[in-house]
Amino acid sequence: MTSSRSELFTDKEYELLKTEVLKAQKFAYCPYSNFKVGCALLTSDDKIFTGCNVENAAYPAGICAERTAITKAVSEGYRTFKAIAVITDSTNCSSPCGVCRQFIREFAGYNDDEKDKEKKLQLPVIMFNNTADKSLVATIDALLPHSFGPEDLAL
Ligand SMILES: O=c1ccn([C@H]2C[C@H](O)[C@@H](CO)O2)c(=O)[nH]1
Ligand SMILES: [Zn+2]
Repeated sequence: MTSSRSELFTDKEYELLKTEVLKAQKFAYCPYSNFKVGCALLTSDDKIFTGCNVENAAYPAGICAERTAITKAVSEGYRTFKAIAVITDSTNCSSPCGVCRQFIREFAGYNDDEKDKEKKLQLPVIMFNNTADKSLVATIDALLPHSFGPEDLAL
């Protein structure tokens, strides 16, 4: 775990993701938890997809911001990513829940044009605190070590 800057993305990308998570968080629909979460996903070809948590009166039907953003991207044909950023209402830099870690991991394997083993599962997850003046960065491999993925199915 490192703080804010990383060799995995540029300062410009970091600033862009920060702006986008703050915008996305405003759309959070969370009348039950009152815990607003925003997510921004930077694709390999520099497109941004955002998401927020969307809760439901039937509580377990709600979805996290991370899965909203990833589902938006994948459903529009984007599967390879440079970075994912999350902001919550916590003064800590909260990290994605277990379900979201697994969901992120699915799309953090080899990029279609990237066969470099070193880069496998190195997708950076940027975790901002509520004011976005602090962040932690960890790769998905660090957040979900020894993970299960599509390769295990050996299809
Ligand atoms: O990383 C996280 C953690 C929590 N939540 C949402 C789920 C629920 O709507 C609310 C409280 O857990 O925050 C996210 O969207 N992402
Ligand atoms: Zn989650």
